[in-house]
Amino acid sequence: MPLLEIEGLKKSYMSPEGNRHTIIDVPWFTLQEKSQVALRGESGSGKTTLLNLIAGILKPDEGRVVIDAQEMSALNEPGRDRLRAMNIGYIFQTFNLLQGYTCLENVLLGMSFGPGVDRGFAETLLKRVGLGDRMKHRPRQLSTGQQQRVAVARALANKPKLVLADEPTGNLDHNNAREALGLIREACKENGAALLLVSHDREVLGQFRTVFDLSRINKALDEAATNESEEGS
Ligand SMILES: Nc1ncnc2c1ncn2[C@@H]1O[C@H](COP(=O)(O)OP(=O)(O)OP(=O)(O)O)[C@@H](O)[C@H]1O
Repeated sequence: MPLLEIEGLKKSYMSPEGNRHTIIDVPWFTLQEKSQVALRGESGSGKTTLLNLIAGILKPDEGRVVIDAQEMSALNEPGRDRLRAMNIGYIFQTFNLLQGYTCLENVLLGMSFGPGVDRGFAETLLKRVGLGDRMKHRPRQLSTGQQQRVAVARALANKPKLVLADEPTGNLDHNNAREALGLIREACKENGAALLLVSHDREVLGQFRTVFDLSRINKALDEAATNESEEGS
């Protein structure tokens, strides 16, 4: 049984003009435990929307998202929040750290929504990402690369089976990006988490053995292309 299974997943949005646009139409997608997979997609192709559907931040219009045999898409919002806290770590392009809290507190707060707060493990993770001497710093007292490393530690805090990464190196310079990506991959491996990373960056995608093109799994992109060519003709 795969760790993640998506079936007949659809999500549409209403445009300001009142037209409904299908953004996600994924008939089938699976991810195995402990695997590392990248999804390639251009800007606006629905990468964040797809990750948010998997994480249960968004509810689909149709279809199923099943994580570790639990159907995320069938739950109400508090249920989805719980399932996410217990099973998923999420790394954002903009890190989403709480500025009023120290690095350690950011990781501990992430734990408080999950199976329980484990200060020793939080410290171990921060040391693992090279921030053993920065635990009491607040995010704005850190470099951008260091902030992303806090986000990596936080994503792994609840020992998730699945880590989702949304353009996690998009705000980093070349060297930091390469280092952060290596760290994300190694840390997921060490902690037994599968990794699903979305990006449009060729260099990032080049690090993965398995890369899926979003245009191949998301039929909504075919429709968008057809509509565009019809409008253009
Ligand atoms: N709340 C919303 N209401 C209406 N349209 C939305 C909403 N959220 C996203 N969209 C539209 O859905 C499409 C996909 O957005 P999404 O953020 O998933 O793309 P993306 O591939 O992550 O893009 P990027 O790489 O630029 O972040 C875009 O065309 C966007 O305008």
